[in-house]
Amino acid sequence: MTLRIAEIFGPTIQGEGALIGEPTVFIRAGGCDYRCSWCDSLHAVDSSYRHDWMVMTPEAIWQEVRRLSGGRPLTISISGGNPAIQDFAPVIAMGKAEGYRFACETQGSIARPWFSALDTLVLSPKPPSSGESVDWAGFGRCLTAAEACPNVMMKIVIFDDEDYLWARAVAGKFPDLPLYLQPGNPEVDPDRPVDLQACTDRLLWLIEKVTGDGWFAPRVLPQLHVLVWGNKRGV
Ligand SMILES: C[S@@+](CC[C@H](N)C(=O)[O-])C[C@H]1O[C@@H](n2cnc3c(N)ncnc32)[C@H](O)[C@@H]1O
Ligand SMILES: Nc1nc2[nH]cc(C(=O)O)c2c(=O)[nH]1
Ligand code: SF4
Ligand SMILES: [Mg+2]
Repeated sequence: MTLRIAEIFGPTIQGEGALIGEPTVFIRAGGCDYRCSWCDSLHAVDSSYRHDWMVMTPEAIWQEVRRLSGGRPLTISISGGNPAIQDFAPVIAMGKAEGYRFACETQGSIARPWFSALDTLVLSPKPPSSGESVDWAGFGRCLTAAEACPNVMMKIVIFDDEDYLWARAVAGKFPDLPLYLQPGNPEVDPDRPVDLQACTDRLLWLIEKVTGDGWFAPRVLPQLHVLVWGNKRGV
């Protein structure tokens, strides 16, 4: 059995959401069933990058994670693309046997039995600005598949007022899921520097929306890795 992998990198710090700041190795799966207008990881989505993806066995993936982490257990984030297209159960089993912890980032369109083996599942349903629309039945199947996962949460990217109102409505549907909001980054070209002032301006805009509304359910966070490294790949 083999998997399509766009990149494996780290250790770096988790830049987003509940595990922000945590030393992490990323496994980025190749392939996605969505194509968000603002995707910052098109090199793992667009088929024009397919020839750069690696075809790896679970053993080879695991050897690379072990090499990068020096064999010291840490958190592995399985992201993509949509990692739920593929079967990561063998990789998770190998890592857990050595004391590693696993998180996964997915949009919540495809459910997998291996969600139950994760320590953390981040479901990131896509707001209107993405150009995608959410299949809530599929999202519900992801929640069911993750029943044995101790930390399931939502992370929603916000670009504009419409996204913000959408996120509030979604939060109302899932009041028991911890919610993280992050401002959308419109500058995703890895070869161009990001405008840090613009990043903090977008963060401030989102903070003021939430506090101004007296909406105290979500946590608002920046993409820490973007503040530090811009859109550089592999960090
Ligand atoms: C690249 S995606 C990969 C995992 C999965 N396909 C998903 O979307 O959840 C990882 C996270 O980055 C977020 N993201 C992607 N492009 C972004 C952008 N331009 N600005 C802010 N967050 C972005 C996604 O919404 C998701 O939460
Ligand atoms: N440092 C860092 N943190 C991240 N959090 C989510 C990422 C992703 O692209 O899935 C990501 C990433 O690519 N790098
Ligand atoms: S679902 Fe995730 S990886 Fe796929 S296009 Fe959207 S942001 Fe990119
Ligand atoms: Mg990213």
